[in-house]
Amino acid sequence: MQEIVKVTSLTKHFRNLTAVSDLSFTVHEGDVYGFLGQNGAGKSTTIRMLLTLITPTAGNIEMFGYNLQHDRNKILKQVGAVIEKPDLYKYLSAYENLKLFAKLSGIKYTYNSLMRQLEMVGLAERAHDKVKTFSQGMKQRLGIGVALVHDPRLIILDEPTNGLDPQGIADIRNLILHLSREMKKTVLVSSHLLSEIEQVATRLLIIDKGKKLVEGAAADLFDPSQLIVELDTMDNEAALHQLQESGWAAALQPRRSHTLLLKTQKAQLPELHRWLVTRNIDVLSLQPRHTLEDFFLQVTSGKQYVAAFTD
Ligand SMILES: Nc1ncnc2c1ncn2[C@@H]1O[C@H](COP(=O)(O)OP(=O)(O)OP(=O)(O)O)[C@@H](O)[C@H]1O
Repeated sequence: MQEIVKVTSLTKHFRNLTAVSDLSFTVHEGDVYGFLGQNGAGKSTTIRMLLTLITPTAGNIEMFGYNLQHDRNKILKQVGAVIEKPDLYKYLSAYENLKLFAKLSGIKYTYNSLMRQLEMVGLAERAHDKVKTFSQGMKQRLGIGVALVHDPRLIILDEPTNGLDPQGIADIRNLILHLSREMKKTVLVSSHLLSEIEQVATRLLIIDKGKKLVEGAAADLFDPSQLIVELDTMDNEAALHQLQESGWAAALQPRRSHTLLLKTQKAQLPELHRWLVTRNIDVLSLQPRHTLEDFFLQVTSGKQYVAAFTD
């Protein structure tokens, strides 16, 4: 499978601040590549470097097999991007916006071809309404339509669901799936909320303070047979001691009022229940958790606890 983006040891300093640090990752053709990190983690800075809006301090970027420094134009004509809020003319209609951008990119278009694009982003019925009457979600979808006007192979979306309501978020999610499955586009999408891209991403990269924490196939990162159990007892310190003595992979989660966390297999849950009863441990709550959201929270905010589980 062709490497669409290959980033090697990318670093960006802003005066004293290192926004991106020695970051390497690869996006393959056909990926919906989820780029995750909390606010300020360095996602936008990385995306801006991919789009040549800012210059890296160090490192190398290749896209479609070309070097970004030497073959900028060959690369960028195969890329469509929406970063921050899309640049749209609010006194023009959706159709007129699309037509304007089609003209600017010098591509051939017809009324029907532009209407098909609007149909794809769910705006055909509002094609001739002025953008100023659109909801945030509709503007975002039109922005994506504009980014697609030159039929790029790679679409880059920086936090596309920011500020959208649940329906708007679902629309963007469906659009990303459509771009990937039906249109065979490669998509790189950033977010600070894993829940918003866990349903679409085939691969994930999680960064924190500009550094890579994890990269891998979504299916591997989340093994459904593994569980994290949140346990609250009358005396968590004492329970932790007993659990660890008996060989359970347990730790105290520092950030959540010292709840106990256990890493275990789903099949071991009944045994855990029995064990707690036989030890007379008074359980206040026991909650199995295993969403990628939990995983994301672990790696971005609870490093102490992740370290505690390292085999
Ligand atoms: N032009 C700039 N000058 C100085 N510092 C900057 C600049 N752009 C970004 N930064 C800093 O770099 C760090 C990474 O910012 P970046 O915008 O890449 O994060 P992010 O992961 O995209 O988060 P967000 O979703 O909040 O934008 C932050 O600490 C930010 O303040």
